[in-house]
Amino acid sequence: MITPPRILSIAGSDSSGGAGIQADIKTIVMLGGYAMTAITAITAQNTCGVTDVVALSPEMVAAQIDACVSDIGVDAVKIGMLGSPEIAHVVADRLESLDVPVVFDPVMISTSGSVLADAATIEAFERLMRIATLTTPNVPELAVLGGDAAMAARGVAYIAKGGDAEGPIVEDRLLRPGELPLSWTAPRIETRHTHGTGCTFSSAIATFMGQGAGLEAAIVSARDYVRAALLNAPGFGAGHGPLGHHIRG
Ligand SMILES: Nc1ncnc2c1ncn2[C@@H]1O[C@H](COP(=O)(O)OP(=O)(O)OP(=O)(O)O)[C@@H](O)[C@H]1O
Ligand SMILES: Cc1ncc(CO)c(N)n1
Repeated sequence: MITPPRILSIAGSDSSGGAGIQADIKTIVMLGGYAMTAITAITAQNTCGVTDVVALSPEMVAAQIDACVSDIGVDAVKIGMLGSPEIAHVVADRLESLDVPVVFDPVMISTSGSVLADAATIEAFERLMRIATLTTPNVPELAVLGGDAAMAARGVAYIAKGGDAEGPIVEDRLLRPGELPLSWTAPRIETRHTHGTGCTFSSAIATFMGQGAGLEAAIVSARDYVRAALLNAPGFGAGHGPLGHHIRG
């Protein structure tokens, strides 16, 4: 048996199973990783929207991270919804002393349009972007973070995801300090079932990096997985339905 990479997802729970912690666990396991979680917030949501959110205490989030790190160990981390500025800071405190790849999905708004991070939480993203190996904003998140100029000024590596842009081609752009930009394009899959693409993408990158892949190779493999999962979507729900993570190899 090959020992699976130990992947810690620090994110919110999505009751409908399409995004958040649930998407992360499905992705990590399907890609051969061992999934662990530190839940930051519980959301009641489905394909149409988020109806309630409860953030956990920062102490509880820290305790979950400590429990995983001190016993099982961690090969890579994915960060998703944080729930409060205090949680964002406690996560940054913990990750500062952990020397593994960290993929940070700066979740702000769900696919269905509900707010998942307030202004104070977004301010606290600054520390996490500096700790992260890669930050993965979508189009509106990149705009809130100040666009390409502000990201370059921070000196952080990020991939600007193009799922929310218009047009028949989807482009993801990788920008790193001191390196030439890279971009990947693919024909857009015409579907409304895109709930959790960002969560799936970031946890897939973390899993591949936890297995030892370099950043670019991890991105290529993660894009392939998201694409296959989009094509395999079961079509559930009246709104933006989940992906089909259960792809048979
Ligand atoms: N319709 C689509 N066809 C092909 N690829 C897509 C499509 N939508 C998203 N992707 C890919 O999925 C990945 C995630 O990007 P996206 O911009 O959807 O993230 P996101 O907006 O954060 O997702 P979400 O908020 O729905 O979880 C990227 O690699 C992007 O290229
Ligand atoms: C819990 C959670 N995290 C992230 C997203 C982003 O899609 C979501 N909808 N729900």
